[in-house]
Amino acid sequence: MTTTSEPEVDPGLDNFRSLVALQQPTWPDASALVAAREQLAASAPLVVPAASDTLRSRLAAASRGEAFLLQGGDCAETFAEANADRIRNKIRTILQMAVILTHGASMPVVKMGRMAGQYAKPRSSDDETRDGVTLPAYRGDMINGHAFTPGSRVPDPQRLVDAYRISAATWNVVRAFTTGGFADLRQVHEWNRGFMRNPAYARYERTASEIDRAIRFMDACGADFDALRTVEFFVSHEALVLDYERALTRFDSRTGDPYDTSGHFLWIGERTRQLDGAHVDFLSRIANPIGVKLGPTTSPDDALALARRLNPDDEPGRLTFITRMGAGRIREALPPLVEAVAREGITVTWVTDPMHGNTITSDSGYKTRRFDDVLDEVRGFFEVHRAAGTVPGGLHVELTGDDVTEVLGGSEEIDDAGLALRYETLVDPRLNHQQSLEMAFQVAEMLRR
Ligand SMILES: O=C[C@H](O)[C@H](O)COP(=O)(O)O
Ligand SMILES: C=C(OP(=O)(O)O)C(=O)O
Repeated sequence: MTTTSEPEVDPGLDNFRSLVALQQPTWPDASALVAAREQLAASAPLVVPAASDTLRSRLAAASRGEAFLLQGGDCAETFAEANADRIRNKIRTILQMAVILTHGASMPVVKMGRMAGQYAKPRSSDDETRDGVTLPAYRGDMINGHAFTPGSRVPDPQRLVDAYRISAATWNVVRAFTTGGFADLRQVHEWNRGFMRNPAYARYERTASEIDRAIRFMDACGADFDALRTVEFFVSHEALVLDYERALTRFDSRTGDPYDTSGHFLWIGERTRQLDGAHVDFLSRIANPIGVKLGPTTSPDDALALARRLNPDDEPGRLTFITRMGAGRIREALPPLVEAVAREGITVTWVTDPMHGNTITSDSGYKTRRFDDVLDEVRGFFEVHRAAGTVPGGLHVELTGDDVTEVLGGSEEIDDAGLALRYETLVDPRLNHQQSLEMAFQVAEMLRR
């Protein structure tokens, strides 16, 4: 359990305040921010340290090739969509993908949502201009509103408290879905049969029928399917708004160590991973398993310095490197990082994010990605690790369980005109339900190889 009592040695949790913190909102009302921080600091933890420790051991297994991480969810969760239907669809998609990947990998799949806290976004520009009007950019529901009006775009600290409250409600629904009959393996398998209507099904029929046979085999052997009704599920988000993360940090009564209880796993984004910056400092001081996004400009020295700073004891499962190079660059950009980390004998869990390096603008002006590029980056990730003799430990994707049309291609052959049909994301394009399943089948084939 957690306690709010301070340990004897100051762990320096507020040290980040004297450092440069990029991508922070400019809150117009300092006293409202203090009030929101106080309210959060007095709130119950969202997750408990023991569960973050369990996740650390699962990620350690993934670093050794004994498990595979599937981390997925919205680019930006929104308050308006934190309802049971949307959450259920997302959970269902992740569970479906996990069954396909488990079969491909023949090892446990660690399931983790970009959920219950993914409410803040780093942006390329501080402003947005439409029809000659310039307003502050939308930075996620934790900070300001998406509506393009001056009032909505003003950062409001009360949103930090709302984000906590809605994250708690989301986590509650996630737990209900992952521990009740909803996660029953037989049911998930039935859903995957629904994929038979997908035009690309023929390509995946062999895998699907192998899973079918495996389940019938388990059934015939008397497997206790009731014991498989509950799945272990973790939640994660980018630790971007440091006032939020700091206010939800608690000391573990077992050890006195500080844990950020806003999620089991927190990551530092590509734009905020400066070694001397506030984000790296804060995350170096919490005991959760953590990740860092690494883009194509990362040098081997950057990667080594981050690993030494964030995981000085080289604890397995503590540090995940989530690479997001772009399909065109991964085969050149990733090998030097992987080789340097391996040469130094440093333990990290390597995960691919094939989304963020593959963003393009379509001819009609949509921010989108090509499904083929996304898959090609995953393929490149496996090729690089296999060539280096290192372990491809997981997949990080932006997805939704709904039938949106945000990513080009896939078996439904979404084209530029098709994007307009149901383009709903507020920031980056997500794989839809069918594209997510198709990706899982393809990654299962890569894992099997
Ligand atoms: O999700 C990632 C970033 O927040 C996003 O790609 C930034 O988008 P922008 O370039 O539209 O600001
Ligand atoms: C902003 C994100 O990614 P990156 O830091 O890799 O750009 C994200 O994952 O939402």
